[in-house]
Amino acid sequence: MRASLIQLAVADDEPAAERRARAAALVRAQQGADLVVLPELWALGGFATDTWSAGAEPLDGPTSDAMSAAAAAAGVWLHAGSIVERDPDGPIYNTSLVFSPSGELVHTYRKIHRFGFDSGEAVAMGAGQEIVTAATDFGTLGLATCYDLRFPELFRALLDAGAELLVVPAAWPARRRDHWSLLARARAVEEQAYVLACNTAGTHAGVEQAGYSVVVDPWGRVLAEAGAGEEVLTVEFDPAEVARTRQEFPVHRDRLLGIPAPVQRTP
Ligand SMILES: O=C(O)CCC(=O)C(=O)O
Repeated sequence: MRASLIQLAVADDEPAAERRARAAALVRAQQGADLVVLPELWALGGFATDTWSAGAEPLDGPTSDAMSAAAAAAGVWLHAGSIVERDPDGPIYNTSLVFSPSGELVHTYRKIHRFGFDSGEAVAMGAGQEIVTAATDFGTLGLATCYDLRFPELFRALLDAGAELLVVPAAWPARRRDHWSLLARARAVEEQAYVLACNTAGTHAGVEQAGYSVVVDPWGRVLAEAGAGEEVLTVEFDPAEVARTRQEFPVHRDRLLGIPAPVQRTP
């Protein structure tokens, strides 16, 4: 299969509508790919918290419309990264959108782990409550977003739900680029799954983004890695490698499903 990760640059001086049109054109240009991936919150900016309330949109809003049309025009599965979702009955969410090659919105995932500790997303957004996998022609996608990458238990739950390709859109800052690259490989090795991690480039809201989107195979080998700037990272690989790796090196068979309780020792 062929996957294209669109490592979009997000800058404060580009209006969301223009970036939406630019992203849609880049998706259309990926005709021939099986899967196209965009980063997290690319329309408004993952750190542009001041814009989120006014720019939040419903699941059938402008980003969704543009991405649906682009997926259908290119005939690709599209993980369109995430939007600031306006839920009419609740808070805003960081919600990922997956479109089928006919342009239908088939899956959504609300980011579970919100970044920012006592500020930013952690305060402004609601937390997702559901593990989401998406069955496609080439295997089952497991959905996670940015900061989620730091929580291995989420990825273990995705494994148990059948995930074979872990797709992680992000707005990961340059300051912690080493963590990004290390954790993407760690999740691939742990779950014996492909990791397709699509980051943002550029600087917005004063936060320089790392770029360095990466595709890792189930053995932990980096198949392709982007640089720091905007680029489309295209890679071909065999999804059947997941089953082969799990069969040849069946480490999951040795999981202790009931971890023994810690022993309390008195000195
Ligand atoms: O965990 C990190 O270092 C970055 C996370 C982040 O930027 C996010 O989730 O938006």
